[in-house]
Amino acid sequence: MEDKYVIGIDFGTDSVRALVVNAVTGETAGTAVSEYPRWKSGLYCNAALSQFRQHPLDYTESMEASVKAALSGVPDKVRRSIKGIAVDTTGSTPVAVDRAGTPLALLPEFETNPNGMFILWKDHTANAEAEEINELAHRWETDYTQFVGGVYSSEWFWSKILRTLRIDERVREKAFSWVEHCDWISAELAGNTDPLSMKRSRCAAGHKALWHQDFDGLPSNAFFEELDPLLGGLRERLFEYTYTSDQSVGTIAPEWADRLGLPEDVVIGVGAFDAHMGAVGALAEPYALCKVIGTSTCDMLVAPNEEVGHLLIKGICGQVDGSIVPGMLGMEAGQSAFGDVYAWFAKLVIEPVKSLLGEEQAKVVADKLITHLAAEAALLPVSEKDLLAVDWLNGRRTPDANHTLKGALLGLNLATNGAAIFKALVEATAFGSKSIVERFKAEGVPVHEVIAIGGVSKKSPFVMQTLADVLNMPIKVAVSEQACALGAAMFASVASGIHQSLPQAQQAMSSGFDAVYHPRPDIVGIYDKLYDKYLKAGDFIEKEFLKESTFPLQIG
Ligand SMILES: Nc1ncnc2c1ncn2[C@@H]1O[C@H](COP(=O)(O)OP(=O)(O)O)[C@@H](O)[C@H]1O
Ligand SMILES: O=C(CO)[C@@H](O)[C@@H](O)COP(=O)(O)O
Repeated sequence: MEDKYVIGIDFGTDSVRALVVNAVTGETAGTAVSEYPRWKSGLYCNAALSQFRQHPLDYTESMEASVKAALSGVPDKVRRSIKGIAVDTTGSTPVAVDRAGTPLALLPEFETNPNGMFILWKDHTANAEAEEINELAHRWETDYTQFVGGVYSSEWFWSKILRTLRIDERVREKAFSWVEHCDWISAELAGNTDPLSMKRSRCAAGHKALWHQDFDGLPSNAFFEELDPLLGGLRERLFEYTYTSDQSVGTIAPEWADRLGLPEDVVIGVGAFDAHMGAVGALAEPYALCKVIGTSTCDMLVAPNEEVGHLLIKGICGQVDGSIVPGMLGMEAGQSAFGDVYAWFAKLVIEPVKSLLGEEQAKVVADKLITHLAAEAALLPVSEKDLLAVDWLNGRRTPDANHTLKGALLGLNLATNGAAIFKALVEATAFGSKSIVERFKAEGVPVHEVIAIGGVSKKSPFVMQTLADVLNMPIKVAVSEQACALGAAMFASVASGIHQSLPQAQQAMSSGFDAVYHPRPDIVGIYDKLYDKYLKAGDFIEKEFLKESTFPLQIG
């Protein structure tokens, strides 16, 4: 087959990565990363309020920069052979748009208003609204949370919309509809952002917006009106149909072909969430748990509909037909903070250094700190009397979403040093992972193997070994540094007709696996005991320690 190329674009929390791939051989022709400038300087965010917003210009500018940089070294012949683009993004990361589908922050009167920007997945300002949605859904004639694990989260679409409409009159007046990041970028690239006709991702809609075939789409207008009259009528301005990512949204808009220096017949695929496309890029087979391990984790599982489609799996972030692999049931779980737990501890150490010695000296320490702590922690013996941590520093995503929960450290004494704390934090993140595996199994979904992708799986052998020991399962790490972008590229190759099916694209383009971490038999038993203590500590936090708190809890 003549060489044909595609581009996968992966919008992460901090940056966007572009990957130019030969769709016939899987070879990478070019790649580049670009950070979001406004986000990097902390604009529009307030961690103490758990408010995390991203400006649409951060996305478009960084996408342009990363695609151009990825293409900068490739021969002209390759550039002319690019046939398709697909994007993945974080989610639920919705934005209010006007009638034309323009995110409000792109209008002059909203350009600095955080409520007119994308509300990033990890924004937890809508805890109270999530609680209201749960309360109503559970007593409504149809429990609309049944396909999202029985708990609606403040990280998701409707919580964020309801909260924003309540607190911002100007957004309320101007917002015609709401769009997920993965849908908006794809629509923007294809030049049709009309909210009523743009193609919406099955993945985003099913996992975060309560869309399901059995509901004839989104929950009823009556449900939303009962929740709050402010939501009345919005359903009609959203969507009824959804699309899997093997479909196309259209051909690249001339403006974007020109901006990116691409042929005018490039096909744009339907977008999806990063972790979902990551599982595709990592070649996750049915019943392989694919853990995307970075700031947070997303734990993805694919299974044939006919085998598990009848189950209602409690406490996960959804089960959606076709959300990962078209034609299969896609399931998502995850942890709200994973690498972010280590980043928190590193920051705790660095901040005083910065204040006392200045930015430059602090950077020298910061660059080496996590690796140093991991090396020290790896030398410590593992015992069931060790310091214990609970990883809910950013709440708990699964099992059973609850973003008001807090983390903990138990067992400090005067000998406790930084390495011991770091070790306990790493173990806590691994225990959080184990509780997800245990939940899948308890709900009748077997987990046959574990695959890891994402920054932490590449950066930290210590974390990965601990995870293998705690899970008592081998973990395979995918070769690709950019499995999410690679998954997007695979979808682009199907949407643009280079490959006839996703499995065909995966076979041609997969990068395979390199490291495998095997559990150490002498440690596994100790971790079983520590895991029991972790469950008890979590129970105490949830049932006793936070019992008296009124809702919503103060974050920070
Ligand atoms: N050496 C390391 N060991 C463990 N975790 C690390 C290390 N270096 C960075 N991290 C963590 O990796 C996370 C970022 O993961 P990455 O996959 O690169 O980004 P993203 O989640 O935005 O896609 C951060 O939370 C950081 O704390
Ligand atoms: O929640 C999802 C997908 O459902 C992710 O987009 C979200 O965790 C973001 O993850 P990363 O920043 O890529 O670690």
